[in-house]
Amino acid sequence: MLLCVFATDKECAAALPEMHTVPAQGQWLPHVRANHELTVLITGVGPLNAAMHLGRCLATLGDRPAGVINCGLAGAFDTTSHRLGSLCIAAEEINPEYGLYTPDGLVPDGLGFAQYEQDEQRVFDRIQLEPYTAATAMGLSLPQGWPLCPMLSVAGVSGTAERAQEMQTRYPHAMLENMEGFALALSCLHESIPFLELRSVSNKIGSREKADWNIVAGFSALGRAMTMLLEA
Ligand SMILES: O=C(O)c1cccc(C(=O)CC[C@H]2O[C@@H](n3cnc4c(=O)[nH]cnc43)[C@H](O)[C@@H]2O)c1
Repeated sequence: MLLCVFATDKECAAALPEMHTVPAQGQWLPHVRANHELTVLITGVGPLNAAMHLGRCLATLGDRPAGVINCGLAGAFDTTSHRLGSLCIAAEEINPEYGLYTPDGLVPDGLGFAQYEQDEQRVFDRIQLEPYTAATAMGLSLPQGWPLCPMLSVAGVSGTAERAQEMQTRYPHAMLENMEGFALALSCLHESIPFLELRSVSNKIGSREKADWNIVAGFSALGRAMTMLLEA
């Protein structure tokens, strides 16, 4: 069984339009798509909802999932290289709000408490993901042409050009911003469950201009993504 996690019912309905009933927030339902047994969970928006409801779901389900797939919208710093309606696979999840604020800025390991610690691996604000390995463990193969992108996960969305610029300066290699990915990736790391995150670009980060948003294209891309992933 694969656990498909969405923040909102709209993302779920766009990705799996054949589902007759979409779960309510904090709920999950079984579903079958192209011989893949799925459990579909809606967490609600943001990292706290994501971690809490994934944790509840994993603790309650009888079956341990072969993997967790997170599918949702995201903002892009550069909508020329990552166009509205395009798809990205998360290669890294970054939690830019974790650590100790000092006169020199935020220091991720400034408190000394890792968010995850096992053998040599200590996670403060970054998780390196292994999407190809995760897909294989889930019996899936990732289509060619989906770019691998480092992503920021925030509780407070970058809503101004200044905030977007600040994030780009702090994390120049980050390409997309979302709200749930890091929390879900961290939960899966703690439980040793393969994790795969697919995001479609719905907007330019930091802009509230209508021209910099295309939610409809973002939703359509989620539908294409699930078809390519589950029916390949
Ligand atoms: O359904 C709608 O019409 C609608 C209108 C505006 C926004 C939404 C969302 O679902 C967006 C929140 C959701 O998507 C991720 N997201 C998208 N863009 C960004 C961003 O620029 N920065 C951070 N997160 C973003 C996020 O993961 C939320 O879960 C729907």
